[in-house]
Amino acid sequence: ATGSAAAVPVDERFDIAYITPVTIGTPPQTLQLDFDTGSSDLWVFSSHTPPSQIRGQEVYAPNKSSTAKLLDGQTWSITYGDGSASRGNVYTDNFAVGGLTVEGQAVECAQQVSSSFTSEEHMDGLLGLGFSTLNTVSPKGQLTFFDNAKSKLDSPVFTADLKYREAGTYDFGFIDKAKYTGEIVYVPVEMDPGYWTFTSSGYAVGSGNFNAAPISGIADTGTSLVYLPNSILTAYYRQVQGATNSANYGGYVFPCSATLPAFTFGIGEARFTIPPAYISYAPVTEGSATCFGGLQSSRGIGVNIWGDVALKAAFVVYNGENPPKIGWANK
Ligand SMILES: COc1ccc(CN)cc1O
Repeated sequence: ATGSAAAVPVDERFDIAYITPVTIGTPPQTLQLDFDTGSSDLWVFSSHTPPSQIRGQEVYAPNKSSTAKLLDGQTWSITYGDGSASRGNVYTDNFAVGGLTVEGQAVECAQQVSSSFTSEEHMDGLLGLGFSTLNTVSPKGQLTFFDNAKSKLDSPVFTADLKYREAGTYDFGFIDKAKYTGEIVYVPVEMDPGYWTFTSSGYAVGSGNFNAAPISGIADTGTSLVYLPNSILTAYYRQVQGATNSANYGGYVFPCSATLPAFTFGIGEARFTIPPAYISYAPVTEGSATCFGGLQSSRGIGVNIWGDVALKAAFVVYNGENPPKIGWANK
C-alpha cells in the first residue's frame, strides 16, 4: 500500500506550518493536521474540546462515527518546545491519509488546548511522525500512524517534500523519483529518545568556505525555523547589515531591506543551500520594517532543530527500517 497527500502552508504568507487533509471514522470526517516529525501524538480538536477554545477549526466527533471506540482509562497530555500544550482522552478509529487506511488508529481527542492552537484557525490537530516511544498516552503508549501503517507499506518509508509558500507533499510507502534530482544521501538516525536525530557534516555562510564540523540535530517538520549553535548564528548574522540578537523579539532580527547570504548545510559529501528568501522569515509584526530570521540560536533548547526553513530546501526520506536512516536529496 501507499499514500500521498498535500502539505499546504497553513497561512498565506510565512509557512508557519503545513497542514495535510486526513479522514477519520465512518462516515469519514475530514480534518487538516500538522504532520510533525518532532512529536508522536496524533491529536485532534474534537467534540470534547470546550467551544471557547475552538476558533474555526474542524472537529472530530467520535459519537458520530460507527467505528469509533473509547480507549477506556487512557489519557494524554503534551507540551511542545514553544510552550503550547494540549491534553484529553483517546479513541481508536479508522484513519486515512491520501488513500492509505489504518484501522484502529489511536486518535487523541483534545479536552484542552492552549491559546496558540486556538488561534491557529486552519489547524485541526497534529499527526506525530516521530518514534512511538515519545507518545504521551498513559498508562498505555500508542503507536503513530506510520508505525501502524509500516507493515502494509510497499516500502517502510515516508517522504517530505515541503515547499516555500506553496503546497508540497507527504508520500507514504514509496519514493517518487520525480520529486528530486541527483542521488539521495542517507545518514544514520539516532532514535533515542524518539526524534529523527542525525548529524550534519557542516555548514557554509553565503559563498564562504565550508566549515566541516559534525552538527547533531533533529529533522522536525513541525518546527517552522532552524535552530543551531550560537557560533554558527554569529558567523551568519555577522554578514547581515543591521542584524542584532534582540531580547525584545526573542531572536535575531534585521532590517527587512537587508541583503542576506544563503546558508548551506552538509549531509555527508552532499550540500543543501537555503536561499536568502527562506531566511528573511517574516516581519516581527504586521507591516514592520524589521524582519525575524529563519535561522535562530538553539541555546537553551538543548537540541539543534532542522525545521521547515531547512527541510523545504530538500527532498527528505524518513526510512523506518531497523536501524532507521534519513535520506536527503536536492530538488
Ligand atoms: C502552536 O502550533 C504548534 C505548536 C507545536 C507544534 C509542534 N512542533 C506545532 C505547531 O503547529
